Amino acid sequence: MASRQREYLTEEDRRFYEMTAQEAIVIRNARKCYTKNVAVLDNLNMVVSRGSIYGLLGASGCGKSTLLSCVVGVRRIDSGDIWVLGGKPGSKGSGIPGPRVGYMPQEISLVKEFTTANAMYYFGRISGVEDDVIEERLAFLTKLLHLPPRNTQVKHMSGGQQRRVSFAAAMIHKPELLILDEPTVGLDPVLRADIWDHLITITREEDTAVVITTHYIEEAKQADKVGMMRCGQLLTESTPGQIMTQFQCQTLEEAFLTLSQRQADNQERGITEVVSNEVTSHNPTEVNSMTVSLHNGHYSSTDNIISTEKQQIRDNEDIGKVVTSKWKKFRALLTKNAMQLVKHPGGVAFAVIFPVLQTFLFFNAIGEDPKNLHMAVVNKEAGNCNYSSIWGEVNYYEDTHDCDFVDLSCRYLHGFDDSIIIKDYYPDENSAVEAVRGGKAVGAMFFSSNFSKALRSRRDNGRFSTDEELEDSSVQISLDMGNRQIGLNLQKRLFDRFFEIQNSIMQECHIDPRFGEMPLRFEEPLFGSVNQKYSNFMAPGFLLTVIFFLATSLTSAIIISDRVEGVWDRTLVAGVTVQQILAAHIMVQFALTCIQVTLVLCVAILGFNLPCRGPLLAVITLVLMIGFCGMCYGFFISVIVSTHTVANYVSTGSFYPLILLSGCIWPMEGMPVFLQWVSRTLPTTLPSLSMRAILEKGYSIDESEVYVGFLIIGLWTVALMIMCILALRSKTAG
Ligand SMILES: Nc1ncnc2c1ncn2[C@@H]1O[C@H](COP(=O)(O)OP(=O)(O)OP(=O)(O)O)[C@@H](O)[C@H]1O
Repeated sequence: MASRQREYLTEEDRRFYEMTAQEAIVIRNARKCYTKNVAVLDNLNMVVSRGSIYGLLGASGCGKSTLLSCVVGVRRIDSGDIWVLGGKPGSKGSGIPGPRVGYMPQEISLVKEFTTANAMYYFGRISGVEDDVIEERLAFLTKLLHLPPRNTQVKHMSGGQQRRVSFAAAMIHKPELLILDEPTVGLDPVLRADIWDHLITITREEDTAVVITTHYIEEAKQADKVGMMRCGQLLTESTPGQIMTQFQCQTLEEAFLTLSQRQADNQERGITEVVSNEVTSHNPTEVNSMTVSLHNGHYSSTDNIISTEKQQIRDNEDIGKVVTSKWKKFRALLTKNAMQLVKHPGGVAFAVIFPVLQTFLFFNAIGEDPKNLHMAVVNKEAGNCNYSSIWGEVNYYEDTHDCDFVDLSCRYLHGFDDSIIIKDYYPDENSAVEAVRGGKAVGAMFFSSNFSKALRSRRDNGRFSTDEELEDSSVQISLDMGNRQIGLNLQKRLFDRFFEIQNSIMQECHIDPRFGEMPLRFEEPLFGSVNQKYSNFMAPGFLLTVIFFLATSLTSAIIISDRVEGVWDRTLVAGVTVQQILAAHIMVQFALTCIQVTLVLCVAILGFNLPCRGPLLAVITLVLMIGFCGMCYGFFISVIVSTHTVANYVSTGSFYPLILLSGCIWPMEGMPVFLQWVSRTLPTTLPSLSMRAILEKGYSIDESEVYVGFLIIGLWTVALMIMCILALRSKTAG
């Protein structure tokens, strides 16, 4: 197949592809824009040979780091070609990203909690190096680069020390290609000289190719080839000696200045010609590389056909030298994540204590009846109803079967629980109402001077009672409904007390109590109880929302931290996939979620007797699933935003809509229809109903009311995971 494809190649193409196999890096007409039509790399051509050092020089912002990130496959060019070690970065068989390349980005790109040894082991293991080899390399690199002691944490190192550890991490696995973005910045001249000596040694002895950027232009004299960049273009590419001869300069710095000036003049005159076209290369194949035209029709099919004998030998050596096991990489990722977690004991304590504290607060603060409510009472019938002396009487006369009432207002008033309703007596209606207006009481209650008498007349006269009798026999109540919850609660207590009195009077008057029954009769509830605590009603929604958002807030910063610290890109360059990174984070965070779920459920069920009439396993599974879903939402946030501040805005901003619409504060049935539909699609609404059905109704998972909640969480989880992976891939490909 490959040979048939080769038959279609022109002679020029054949030479080009042979060159891509021979050279470490071949770049042709590369163009990259971050913003539309503003090219950071503009028609750039470059060749880096194996076993050589390539010094990439250029002013700040000219595109060096962008170019290197495209070479290692962290970014992609918009057009043109980049071939690295015989393949296009990211294509099958190129080995890039992977352990064939060692990448030191411009930023330190190390986990701050790592020690020197941790960093070496992490980058060594994800590159597939055995632990004993890592130990040997660590000893060697410590000596070469004067690394800080193995147990020093990165965050406690000086800038120069961090840079050296970062440099060592790029070399730990002896890659074939070293991409170094300003490794020597901030280092002392002796160390810089040592580093250059080492680079020269590995290029000569191990055939390693090195691309190094530096702002110390003169140190690049030691490179085999120097490329000078300006405004996204390579102005020239040749040996340092040839460049200085060509521009008749004593130093590379002078040559660079001359070239830059020349390009600026050309631009002023509207000449877009790239100076590199004028350069005579020391290597004939390079000239070819600049002139070979691109045959798109054959190009993609040749991605995998480049495999020279030399390349094959190297690949085989690699397989023997670096056995990259997926599990080993994964273990390294898990260790890193766990270490990041453990080294923040405050964070772990927060993650464990906070949900317990919240659950504890919830069950203590919500659901108990309001107490110590002051009621302004005006009793014209019996004054202050001194408890011991005045107790309303019902006198039954056997002979006439008649019943007389005395001071029933006191019987009514004495029946309240004193810890709930505190009666404050006022002389008249106005002062009682004023007390309510002034916030001293939650309601005013007024009994007329002939309350009991009027009640008796009303009983005797029935529907022929006069207006006066009706008015005097009624307890007149004015409530402060400004606090609706308290007002309604009080209203219920006043009604309950009224029915109690009515029943006791009927009993004492020998009236069949059934006459007093309301025509509306409530049987025993089919599910739950009439006196269900409000906290038990809210508990499913509350517990699911707490677990969901805790998981969200713990994960919403993770990928951002990885990206900001630069560990993300570096890990990808070592050949770890986005899915592996995500899976390792999920595993570690999920372990924490399991602890949270266990604690929260223990506090709710064992500590506060939250009833669970259905299968407990279904409740645990549901809560774990919502934690997992919350984690995925957190990861999604950390993928789509790039700063911790915005991540906080997004997670806090989604908290309130979710809790308001979840039906745990107010039943979904009370919302406008369109909001009900929104509510139903949220990840906590139907699962809350499912959980309530398990807890209160004792339903199991085969009931539709229950499994629909599981389905919703499952769908959300899958959708969020897919969106995460897609967003990560598109970001990585940017
Ligand atoms: N992610 C990005 N989004 C948008 N613009 C970017 C991004 N990264 C870099 N740039 C822009 O691209 C240009 C080249 O940046 P790059 O970091 O590649 O330059 P550099 O030559 O490495 O600079 P220095 O020597 O200062 O590190 C700069 O103008 C920079 O502002």
